[in-house]
Formats: sequence, C-alpha cells, structure tokens
Amino acid sequence: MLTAFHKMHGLGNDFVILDERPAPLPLPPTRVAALAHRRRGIGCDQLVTLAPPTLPGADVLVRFFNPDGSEAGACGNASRCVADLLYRQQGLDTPVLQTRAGLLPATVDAASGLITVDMGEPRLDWRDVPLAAAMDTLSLPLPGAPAALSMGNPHATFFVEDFSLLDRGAALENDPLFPERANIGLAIMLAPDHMRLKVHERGAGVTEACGSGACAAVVNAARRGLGARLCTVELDGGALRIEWAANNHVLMTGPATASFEGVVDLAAYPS
Ligand SMILES: N[C@@H](CCC[C@H](N)C(=O)O)C(=O)O
Repeated sequence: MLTAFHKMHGLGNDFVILDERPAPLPLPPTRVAALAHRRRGIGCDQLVTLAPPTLPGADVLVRFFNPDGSEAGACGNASRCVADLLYRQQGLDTPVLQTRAGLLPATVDAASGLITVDMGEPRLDWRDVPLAAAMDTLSLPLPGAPAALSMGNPHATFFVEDFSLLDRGAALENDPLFPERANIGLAIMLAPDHMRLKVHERGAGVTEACGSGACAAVVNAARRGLGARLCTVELDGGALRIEWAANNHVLMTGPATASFEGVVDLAAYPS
C-alpha cells in the first residue's frame, strides 16, 4: 500500500504527515509506532494525519499521534507545519485547522516565513489545585509544585534554576497524579519576557521543541507572576514568540520547515 508522506519540522520537533483527505488510511497504534521508530521506520516525534473537516469553517481535520501510538489533543509545532503545507499546496494563507482542541486559525506570513497559530484558550482548571495539594503532601524533592493546565493536551510546568529534573521526566510523565499522563516542562526565567524551556513530552520523551508546552509555560509563568503575557521562549531547536492575548487566546508564532517528501509502503509495517 504505497502512500505519500511529508516530513517536516518546527524547530527540530519533527513530523511525518500522512494525507487521509483522498481516503482513510489503516493506522492502528502499532503501525503509528513502527512508522515513527527512528531506526526501523521513517522516524518522527509525532505522526500527523490530515482528513476532510467535519466542522463548518475548517479547512482540514488534523490528528496528532505520539511515537508510542497514543493520540494527543494538540501539537503546536505540527499545527504550524500543517498551516505551511496548506499554504504551499492550496495557497491558503489563513487556514483553519480542526483539532481535538477546537478550531485553530493560522496565519502564514510568506515574507517572513513565520506562522502564527491561535492555539485557543488554556484550560486553567485542569488538575491545578489537586496537583499543587498533592505535591505538597508528597513532599517530593521537587522545586515546588508545577503549574498545570491543558492546551487541549496536558502540561505541567516546573519553574527551575537548572534542568537536572529532566532526568525524572519519564517518572513525572507517568506519575499517578496525571491520569492521562502529562507533558513535563522545565522553565528557567531569563527575564519576564524571556524564558528558556525544555519539555519531556508525553509519549515521545525530550524533544527539541514543544509548541503547546511553550504556550503552557508562558501562561503558567504569567499567572504565577513570574513572566509577562508576551514572551520569547528559547527551546533547544530555536525560539517561539508566545502571547497570551487579552481575549484569553494563546498565539504562537514560529517557523515551519519542509525536510523531504517520500512514499512508504504501509503494509510493510505491523497492523
Ligand atoms: N510536540 C508537541 C506536542 C505533541 C503532543 C504531546 N506529546 C502530547 O502527548 O500531548 C507540540 O509542539 O505541541
């Protein structure tokens, strides 16, 4: 079953994009995991599928899958890549992506190559109070309780002085505190409008950049009184500009890069 794919990345967070707009593809979790494998498959941090939208106003239905086969409700870097792809394929400079996190309008600025995605409203009620309380009770040797929120996917941000906690990313991701597991962000505030961030991603491990994690970190910093609502986030793969706007929507701006295109025989991967 020969199937065309696009390989793209957003600041080194890399994606295999498969197009289900012509017809659905057989993509059970085992096949997703095999395709994402770095040595035995194409290799990617997330596999992304495009399908016909089901909501009015949307240009495409986008789904995101981690390399362990699990589905995520949001992926900021992949959203910019999909917007860039729709611009190159169909000339859409303001595509609207339908995701599990809702309708995400994007703007492609062809002159700068930068793409802004409106990542929607953060869900601040997600786990925050119980999480802080549980962290206090556990008295784990952690640098304070993380701030938790959902950008359509679950994020916990720790504000730290260094990144030594990254070694415990997998344990924190799978802590019983997080019934859906969580993406674990470690943020060092360099200035109120400048942050260094590393993210251990749920189902993927440490990536070079996490767009939804950057959105979560800026919102969390602002509501903790540690940062401004407009902030440059330096990730290992480069910088994102994140704005928690007055209308409560989080705007993420950054690049999207096409690496290569190819054809894969899906039948050669486990079903
Ligand atoms: N790389 C992402 C987030 C991908 C999904 C995440 N691992 C999850 O399971 O929620 C981004 O750029 O936002």
